[in-house]
Amino acid sequence: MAKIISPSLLSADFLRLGDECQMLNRSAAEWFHLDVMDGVFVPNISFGMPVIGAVRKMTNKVLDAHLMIVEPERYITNFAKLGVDFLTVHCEATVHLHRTLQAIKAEGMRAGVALNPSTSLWAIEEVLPEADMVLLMSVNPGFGGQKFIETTIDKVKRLRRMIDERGLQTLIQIDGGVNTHNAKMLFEAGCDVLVAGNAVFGSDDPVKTIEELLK
Ligand SMILES: O=C(CO)[C@H](O)[C@H](O)COP(=O)(O)O
Ligand SMILES: [Co+2]
Repeated sequence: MAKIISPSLLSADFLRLGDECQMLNRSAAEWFHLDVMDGVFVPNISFGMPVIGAVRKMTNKVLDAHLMIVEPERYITNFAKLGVDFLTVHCEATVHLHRTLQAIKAEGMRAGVALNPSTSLWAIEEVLPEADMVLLMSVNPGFGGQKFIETTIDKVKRLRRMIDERGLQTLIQIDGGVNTHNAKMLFEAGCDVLVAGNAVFGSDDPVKTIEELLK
């Protein structure tokens, strides 16, 4: 199992985005989490292609884009051209999920599927072999800095069993309300990748916080 931190740039200081990227480059974080919101799938609008293109120029680390947009299949080629490595779509946002995951991989990216807190794991059972990663939302998507929904821990354990029983290599990512108090327990429950926004960028020493999240 992997042990990766993917800081969410949603909580970064956008006026100092270049400095924030350089800070992450110096840190133990292996991935950059990029939250794209359209104001339709979620009640918030964040950033899109120009910002991701600028971030790509600032780092060689893995770009992990989390699309909170309806019909994400319309933009797969755009994100591939920007140099995104992992492209994650919500299962609630696309009608033909299997086709969408295949299209992401056909563009040379790794394919992720995300589930809202209210969505059962059965929603992705049939596409699990197609997914390089499953993102479990541990807050309702749309905003950083929310409280972790505790029932997600059991969901992580059940997903870990589903993946292991089938002999798959699918990564489990958890996103929302992750902090230095729950990180260890989340890795132990079976997560491979922890997203952390507010916990990293809201701390006095983000580089040290990332190290603490990995302990
Ligand atoms: O997808 C997201 C919100 O929809 C963010 O990635 C998530 O909220 C991370 O922020 P925080 O760690 O502050 O909860
Ligand atoms: Co996210």
